[in-house]
Amino acid sequence: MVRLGSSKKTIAALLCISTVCVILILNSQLNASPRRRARYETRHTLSVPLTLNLSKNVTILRLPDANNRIHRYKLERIDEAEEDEDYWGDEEEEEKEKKMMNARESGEEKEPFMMAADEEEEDFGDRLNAGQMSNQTVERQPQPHIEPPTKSIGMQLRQQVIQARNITKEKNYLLQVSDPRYSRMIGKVLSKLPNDVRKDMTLNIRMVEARSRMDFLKLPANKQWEVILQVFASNGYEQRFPDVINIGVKKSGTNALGFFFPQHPQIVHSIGNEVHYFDWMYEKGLAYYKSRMGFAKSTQLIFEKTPRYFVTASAPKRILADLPTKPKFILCVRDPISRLISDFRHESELKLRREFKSNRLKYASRTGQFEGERLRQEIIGRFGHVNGSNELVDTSVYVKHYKNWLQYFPPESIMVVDQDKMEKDVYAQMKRLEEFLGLRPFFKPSMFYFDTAKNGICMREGHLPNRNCPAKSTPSVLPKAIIDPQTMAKLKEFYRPFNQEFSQLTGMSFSWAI
Ligand SMILES: Nc1ncnc2c1ncn2[C@@H]1O[C@H](COP(=O)(O)OS(=O)(=O)O)[C@@H](OP(=O)(O)O)[C@H]1O
Repeated sequence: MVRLGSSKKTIAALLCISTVCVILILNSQLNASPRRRARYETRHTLSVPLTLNLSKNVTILRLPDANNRIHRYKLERIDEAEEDEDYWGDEEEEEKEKKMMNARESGEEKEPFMMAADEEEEDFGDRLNAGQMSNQTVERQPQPHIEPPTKSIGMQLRQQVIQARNITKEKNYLLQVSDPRYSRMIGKVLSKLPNDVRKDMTLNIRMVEARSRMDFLKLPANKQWEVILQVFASNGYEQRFPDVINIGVKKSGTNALGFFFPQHPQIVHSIGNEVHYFDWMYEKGLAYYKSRMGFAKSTQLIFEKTPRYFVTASAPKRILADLPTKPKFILCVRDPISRLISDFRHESELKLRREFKSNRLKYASRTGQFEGERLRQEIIGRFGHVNGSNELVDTSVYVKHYKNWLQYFPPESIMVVDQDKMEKDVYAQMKRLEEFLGLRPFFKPSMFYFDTAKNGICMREGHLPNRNCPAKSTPSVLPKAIIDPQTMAKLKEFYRPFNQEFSQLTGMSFSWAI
């Protein structure tokens, strides 16, 4: 008996040791692949801290416990989208990207740092990044499909926050922090160079390359930034805190506005699509925030867009307390029920994409009714009432969040843009924005047209060659949820008083607020 007991213990101990070994081996092997770093999460508690770097989205581990019982752990990869979660690009754009990557590999590429007139600016930036990434791993390997880099959020954020604490305020954040995101940002900045800076930038980059005998993109990010900052500064450009922030609401046309409005020569977009400082990145400090702003002349205004600010209760308080400037705000709104349906689709597709990256079509068979039923289950509570605390539902209660903002900022500083009106007449809304911010007149009605292929409004005279339409924020693999009449009636009833109060407070009429 005693022998049997001790041998059981020995087996259990051996199993535990082998488990730890398996995990350590997995870790060491996977760490060899820096491009595929991702965080994994399991609903169970593992006694061994686990950081796996795997290419799979879902991994099953079978591990014994101390009593020799085998447990099945389902590990799901978490891709934390810090910034560009909303830009997925559509298939057409992916196709273009592939073509350009091939051109780069076959040496057809024209100028290494200059945008060719017939290239799409956004893609050019991504291509630079892609080139840079491939340089780090395998020399000049063709990259058939460029996926947005995955981020191991926990570790990276902690490291960045620690680094941010040591930042000297006098020196630019970009020069002090080795943040992997900055390599990506360099591509974005180089792809959108103002014309007066472009020549100078190329010259400087060529000089650096000649001096260091190295491809500029192979230099450490802070060295690249040194050159970029210096060229911008010598041409009279600087990064300042934003003058105007598009605070939301999610799924209300913020991407389209963020595409059209910065075409005005006096508006400079922040670097990248969404900054997410006052919601997700707050711990990184103001120096970080400033480093994400665009390069502007004194006659230009800096624009930032993060739709989540509107529903982040602490955001207005933080903005008021922290920013030395007094920014103005743009608030896009949309029929709350359409917004909710759109948000549901967006979130569902985001979830599917995380789980099944390349298998979009698998979901084409889902019907609108099916999605409608899924949505109903999510937003209607046990007793048949609309669940106001559900995030999808709550985001559309505009008046609640608007009142929070009014505690810190006067209504005159927030311009409300109705998506309904944007769709009918973008020009009129751009004019309103020009007046709101005191800009010189730039927009003309003839600049905008409806693109039937893209099924959206585009801009004829945009300053981006071949890129006249805003990027799709949802690929639309799933059909829009069709809500059954009973649920629709409940939603209308639920939103009616909130919509009316919002209309009263803003002094605006909305077709959905009657
Ligand atoms: N080209 C163009 N012109 C005008 N309006 C457009 C355009 N493209 C999109 N849309 C509208 O924007 C909705 C998506 O809103 P957002 O861009 O705010 O989405 S996101 O929060 O950034 O994900 C989107 O909602 P859905 O159609 O439900 O996806 C549209 O109502």
